[in-house]
Amino acid sequence: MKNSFIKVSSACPKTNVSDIAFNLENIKNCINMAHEDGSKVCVFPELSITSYTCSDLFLHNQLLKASTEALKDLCDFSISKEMLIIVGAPILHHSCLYNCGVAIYKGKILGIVPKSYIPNYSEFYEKRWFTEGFEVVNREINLSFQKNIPFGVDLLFKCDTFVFGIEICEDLWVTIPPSSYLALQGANIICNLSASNELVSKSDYRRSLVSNQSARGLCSYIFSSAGVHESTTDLLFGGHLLISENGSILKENERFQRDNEVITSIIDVSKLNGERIRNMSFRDSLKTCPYQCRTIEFTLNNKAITSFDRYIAKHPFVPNNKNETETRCKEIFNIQKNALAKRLTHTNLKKAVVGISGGLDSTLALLVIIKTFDMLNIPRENIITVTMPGFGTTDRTYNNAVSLCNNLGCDFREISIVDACLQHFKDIGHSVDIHDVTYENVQARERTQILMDLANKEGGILVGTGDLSELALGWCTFNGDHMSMYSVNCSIPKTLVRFLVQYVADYEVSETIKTVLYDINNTPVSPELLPKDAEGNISQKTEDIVGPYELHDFFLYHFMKSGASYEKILFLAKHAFKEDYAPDQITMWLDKFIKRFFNSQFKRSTLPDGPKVGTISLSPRGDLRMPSDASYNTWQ
Ligand SMILES: Nc1ncnc2c1ncn2[C@@H]1O[C@H](COP(=O)(O)OP(=O)(O)OC[C@H]2O[C@@H]([n+]3cccc(C(=O)O)c3)[C@H](O)[C@@H]2O)[C@@H](O)[C@H]1O
Ligand SMILES: Nc1ncnc2c1ncn2[C@@H]1O[C@H](COP(=O)(O)OP(=O)(O)OP(=O)(O)O)[C@@H](O)[C@H]1O
Ligand SMILES: NC(=O)CC[C@H](N)C(=O)O
Repeated sequence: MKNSFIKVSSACPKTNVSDIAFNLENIKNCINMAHEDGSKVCVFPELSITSYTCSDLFLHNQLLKASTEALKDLCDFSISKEMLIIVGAPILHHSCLYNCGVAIYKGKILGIVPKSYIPNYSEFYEKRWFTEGFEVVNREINLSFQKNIPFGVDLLFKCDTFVFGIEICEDLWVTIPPSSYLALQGANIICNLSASNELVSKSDYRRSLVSNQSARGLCSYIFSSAGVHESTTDLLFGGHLLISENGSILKENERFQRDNEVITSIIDVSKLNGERIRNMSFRDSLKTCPYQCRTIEFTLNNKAITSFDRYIAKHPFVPNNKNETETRCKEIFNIQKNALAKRLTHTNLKKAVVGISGGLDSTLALLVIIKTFDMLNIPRENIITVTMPGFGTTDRTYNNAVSLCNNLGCDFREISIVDACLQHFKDIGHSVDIHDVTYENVQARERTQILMDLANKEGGILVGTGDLSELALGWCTFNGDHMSMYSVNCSIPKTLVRFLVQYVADYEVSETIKTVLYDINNTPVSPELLPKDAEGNISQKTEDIVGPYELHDFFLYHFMKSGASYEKILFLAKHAFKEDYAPDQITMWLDKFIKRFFNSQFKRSTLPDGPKVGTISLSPRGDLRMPSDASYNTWQ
């Protein structure tokens, strides 16, 4: 795990305009705060050594000299800290003054990066003092206490798998921020030293810039802006601090703090690197970089993080913000129903056939079909719902199936598979008393045959019900429920199926249907292929056999999203589910997941069409091209 996570900080120290001793003291205080929190990187605002609002005082050698001395002091201070410190200071080079980010590590300046774009419009008039740095590459600079310091916009600071890049405030506001080139050349953590003033709603814009740049760069973005103690001659600065990763804001402060402030977050760099490997466009755009970066290597002792306080969602497929529920559910149903609608209109079919078991998947499929038919103004009687009791069908699921189909106004039919299966056992010479996989699959295949043939007879399309979790685990019968003419749930994992059914029950249906949907949600997940127990209840509970779906969905998400290693998935799962499962249980189910995932690829290779809904899909045409003969040995 050592190479995966790093704790980083963004700080806003108190400042006294042009009072370098005061500023240095507060910068040191912030470094101590970040250090105590276990942070390995601390980013400070633009020109934090002098303060941003010094104006023409920047032209005074006395200020510049004191600033250089402060950098030396900070270098000495940094010797005892296992931390990369990035502060802002004015730097004089060949009679030009640059507005710079200075990277300090263990007593030395690793490199100095000038601001590329100097804002000189509206409230900004920085060109009066500073030279733009975008053409500064391949240079070195001498300071009184250290010679040959790498200087330029072409610097990457690399330690292990963590690669840092620096840009300064306005650089993020331009059409092509220099951090784009830094990211393309390997920087996975961008540090922005900023002095961005507050105007009504400007913080929203700033937040979206930061989050957007972290998404485009497939990187983390640490943003630190100057605070309320800057000069208020014309402007107020709010000390906005943000830490973002691949489009999400991980941490943000309350602006307008009057004291020293540090925010800290854990960055998952292997996830970012994983995203990059699979993003072809990211790799292709490397060719657009106008210069080649220099890499400055250093060694940061990033011992395992002792307090892992990053939030890891247990159910990554389900929205964790209640306010998002409605929008998310509507969006998902829109994707599903419009996908099915296209297939219906293209085939000019006005009927659908679906097998209804009283289980979750077929319920969701039916809800999608209903929404589709309603949208296309096709009467619901054209939806042929079929319940097909077999050896394991319980009264509970049967009654729910009947009630659901009738109350939703569909054409409802009941076709028992018992006689057909008994005949089939005779035909293939299988004893009805041997409850093995043949016994189970005969039933699933009999049902599929009925549905397929009925679809032909009625001139309809057989809508498949299988969900993403079942596909991941191969928990379906090959050429049985695995096959259909169009599959609407193929990209919906089980945790989300449950959530969607719950949403419809809560908000969209009458009391009678609500009661049925709630009961379906509370029924143990089961294929009901084995005979009922003595009391007539479900004997074959899927989650007892394959493991909890919430764990499998968690494993699937991390395995597919960024190619997380076995060790990392285990680490994350043990953290997220520490109050729910014993560590050994999690390991056992992960082993099972990996084995089943690899062994069932052949089922996914022959998958019917169906829409991708979330970021994860297992379609053999799109998201997952994997050999059906691959060994899982490397993933144990
Ligand atoms: N790599 C490969 N390439 C080509 N073929 C391969 C293969 N690996 C196995 N096979 C063949 O495929 C067979 C295994 O596949 P399959 O015939 O499907 O059978 P199998 O996966 O063993 O059984 C299906 C399982 O899914 C469960 N199920 C069924 C229906 C619905 C649900 C549900 O809850 O939704 C669950 C059912 O309880 C049963 O345990 C092997 O016997 C072998 O012949
Ligand atoms: N008794 C049944 N009557 C009609 N169709 C059935 C029956 N049992 C299974 N099927 C069909 O086979 C599909 C696969 O069965 P499975 O048990 O996996 O799904 P489910 O019961 O809808 O959902 P869950 O897996 O969440 O219990 C069902 O969605 C349904 O279309
Ligand atoms: N200091 C800067 O470069 C600030 C410029 C930036 N456009 C802003 O408005 O916040």
